[in-house]
Amino acid sequence: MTIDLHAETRPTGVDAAVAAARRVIDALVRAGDISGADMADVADRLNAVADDLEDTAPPLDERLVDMWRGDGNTRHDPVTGPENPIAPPLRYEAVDTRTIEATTTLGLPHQGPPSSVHGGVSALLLDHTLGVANGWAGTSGMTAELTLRYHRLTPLFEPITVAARQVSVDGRKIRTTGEITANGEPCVTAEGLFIATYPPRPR
Ligand SMILES: CCCCCCCCCC(=O)SCCNC(=O)CCNC(=O)[C@H](O)C(C)(C)COP(=O)(O)OP(=O)(O)OC[C@H]1O[C@@H](n2cnc3c(N)ncnc32)[C@H](O)[C@@H]1OP(=O)(O)O
Repeated sequence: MTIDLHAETRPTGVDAAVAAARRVIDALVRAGDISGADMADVADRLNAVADDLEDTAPPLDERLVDMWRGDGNTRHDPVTGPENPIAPPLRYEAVDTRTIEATTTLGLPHQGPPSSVHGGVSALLLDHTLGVANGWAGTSGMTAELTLRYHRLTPLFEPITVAARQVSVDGRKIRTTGEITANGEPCVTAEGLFIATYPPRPR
């Protein structure tokens, strides 16, 4: 079964609100307490938005069923999801039948070392990208092992490419590799063992 590599971002609905929330997250981290903003007022206004959303949200089990309808997690996952404000978001393209890649630029919300991507964020991007590469290649699974090597700092504020390739399928064991590169140089490389299975979708 071929999977969709990315969900289209819609200009309206929750996607538009999520895009605004990403701007807010970025702007807050950028501003800190040395900005000229009235942060008490900012907090009041953001809490008013959250109050409104919480008051009108569906029951959790109903939303979970809704999330896992149709093309599954591509709309809400924390790496590519247009419905998820913590997703950068990545937008995958096929390189070949087993390989995918996405190019993005990360900013201050994802900082670890100075002006560099947090190692846990790199792990998130690679885990997910390896997982989607498996789906693209035709055999999906759950991450059982993920081994990362951090070769050099991964820069913020400039394009980085996250790529993954399914290497082999042996019974239920799927082996997948990936890397994050900047300016063509490897920053992080990954080797993953996935086990072919997936939890049932909420119904
Ligand atoms: C198209 C969709 C795209 C979606 C992309 C999303 C990507 C997101 C990726 C994730 O984040 S997944 C979430 C993180 N992973 C987990 O939470 C997994 C938690 N662990 C489990 O659920 C189970 O341990 C697991 C499914 C991995 C394996 O349990 P099973 O009961 O299905 O497997 P089993 O114990 O029967 O082992 C099957 C084989 O795998 C081997 N195996 C299992 N876990 C292993 C491990 N950790 N290391 C090495 N080998 C392992 C095991 O030895 C055995 O080998 P043999 O067949 O040779 O005997």
